[in-house]
Amino acid sequence: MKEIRIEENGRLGPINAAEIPRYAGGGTYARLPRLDQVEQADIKIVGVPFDTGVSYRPGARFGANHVRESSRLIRPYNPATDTSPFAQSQVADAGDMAVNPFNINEAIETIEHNALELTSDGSTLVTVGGDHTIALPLLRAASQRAGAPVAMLHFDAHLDTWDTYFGAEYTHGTPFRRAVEEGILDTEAICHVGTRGPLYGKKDLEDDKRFGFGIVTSSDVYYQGVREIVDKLRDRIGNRPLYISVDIDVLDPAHAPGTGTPEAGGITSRELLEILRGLRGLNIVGADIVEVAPAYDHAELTGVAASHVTYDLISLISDFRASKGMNAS
Ligand SMILES: N=C(N)NCCCC(=O)O
Ligand SMILES: [Zn+2]
Ligand SMILES: [Zn+2]
Repeated sequence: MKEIRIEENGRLGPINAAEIPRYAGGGTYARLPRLDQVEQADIKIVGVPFDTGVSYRPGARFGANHVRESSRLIRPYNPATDTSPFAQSQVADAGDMAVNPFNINEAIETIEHNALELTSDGSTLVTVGGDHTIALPLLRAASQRAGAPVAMLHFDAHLDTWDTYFGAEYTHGTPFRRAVEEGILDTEAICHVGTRGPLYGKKDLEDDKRFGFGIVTSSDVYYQGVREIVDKLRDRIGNRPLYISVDIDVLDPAHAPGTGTPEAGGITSRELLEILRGLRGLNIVGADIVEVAPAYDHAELTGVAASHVTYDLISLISDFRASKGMNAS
């Protein structure tokens, strides 16, 4: 059947929900066009179906399509930022990367290569799905594109700066130690947000601090509140090129049960969205939303949360690109 889409400012937007019911048809993210349906895209959404790096429950390989399926209700105007991100920038769904599930090293290379290829036209990449292992190749690509180590805000219950698991260097618990070792992070401007839960030992925190990470715990968000946290994060990041990595387990399991390593006492989806909105104007060069494992989800709770986090990230990126004249006209 023919697709009927919203078109604004010459940009091809979502399938029009007033013409074709939003529950009909196969789903791209927010019913946006596929990359091959547009001439160019300023912002690309890409899925990474990969979960070979997990230490507990598997299933994040199915995350991207779950987020897409849970994004059918996303509307084109974002009142929280007073922007229409899909009219401001051409946003398109680039489909999924084809990654080897049996060879982590090869998968990491494929992801880095694909991320570089997708951004070769100056577009910004937002990655959905996969386990946290994939942040390493995505950061490699982001820092290569930025031409410098990048700042990072890492939303997660976990530090993910552990050394190895069963002798393996590349896992979902170790990407940010590897990234520091590789010199692709600007260690003056890296911070975890939402951290909580038991650790293996105090050394985990000592190592993490030595690498340069700041920590805003889940309890800090509760006691200090969103505004104070946002001010601190903005001070730390300044106008450096910033990568944002969102592990959906940063949310309390009540808000996001569909994940592989859940920890009690997390932040709410409202807090996460409000912190993200507070980052408006920062120079976001890439973002990922990882660790969505639909087998443990209920009523699309996790999928909806992840799809809205993705929407607010797109809104921030679109707004920044528009303010700098970076979008193709
Ligand atoms: N969910 C992520 N990314 N990491 C969790 C690793 C926790 C552990 O295995 O001890
Ligand atoms: Zn985590
Ligand atoms: Zn993580």
